Amino acid sequence: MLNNAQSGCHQEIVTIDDVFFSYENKTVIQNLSYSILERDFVGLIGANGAGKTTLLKMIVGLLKPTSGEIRLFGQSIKDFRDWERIGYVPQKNALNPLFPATVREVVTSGLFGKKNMFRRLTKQQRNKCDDALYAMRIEDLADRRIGQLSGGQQQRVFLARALVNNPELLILDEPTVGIDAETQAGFFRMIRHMHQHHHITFIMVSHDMDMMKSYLGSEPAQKNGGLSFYVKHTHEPENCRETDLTHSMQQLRETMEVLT
Ligand SMILES: Nc1ncnc2c1ncn2[C@@H]1O[C@H](COP(=O)(O)OP(=O)(O)OP(=O)(O)O)[C@@H](O)[C@H]1O
Repeated sequence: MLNNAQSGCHQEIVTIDDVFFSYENKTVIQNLSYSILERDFVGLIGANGAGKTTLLKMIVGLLKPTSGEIRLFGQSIKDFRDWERIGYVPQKNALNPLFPATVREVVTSGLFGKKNMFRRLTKQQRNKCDDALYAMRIEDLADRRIGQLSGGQQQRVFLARALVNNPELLILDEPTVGIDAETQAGFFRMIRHMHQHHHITFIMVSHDMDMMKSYLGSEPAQKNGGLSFYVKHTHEPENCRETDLTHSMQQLRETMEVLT
């Protein structure tokens, strides 16, 4: 684990401090401490039921630790309000093909949360939505119903939804489940590009060990119970000078051209 002293000038984006979590009488996470630094790519691996989704849900505030503390961007999660700094793509649920929302509506809902999905947009909000659609190369699907798209297309839509606020931290829970190998490889290339060329920190749960290890190395940085944390720092934590990474949807929109 990297402690504060080692993190140097790089901000701790997520700090997990001696966290325990139980569902009723079943303890899932015990005594977990881990720090995620700015621009890290953290791969979270573990067997079914190890607690990966539970941990992500705690980080996005959907579940509260039974004990211990989580801090986001240095602030206790209890006081944290800047949720637009975090994009979250939950585990895939098979969508009912009759689900009435269009791709544009789903992406736009990322601006507002669950409420008011169909409300009128300002020009600026519309532009944000267009940038996210374009960055994920799904602008031509904007008026299609999400339930009618393939699994890979739907994943791009959910990623665009998570990106619409230009987040600094992206949290992905098994984003490629149920997607064919070629589409998975393309999706991972896209994620890797976003990590390497943009100022985005990632936490990703995946069962694809080969893909994770090829990018993050074969040794976990830390293990806790059934959870293994693999990590790639964008650059050495003590190197404070590197500041040339960009962070804007506009830039992302332009550079995603290289992947098509
Ligand atoms: N709402 C709940 N109530 C009670 N137990 C739960 C609940 N959600 C999850 N669990 C249990 O907690 C444990 C951890 O679940 P979690 O979904 O975090 O695992 P996971 O590592 O994400 O698994 P998978 O790889 O299958 O997605 C499992 O044993 C699960 O059955």
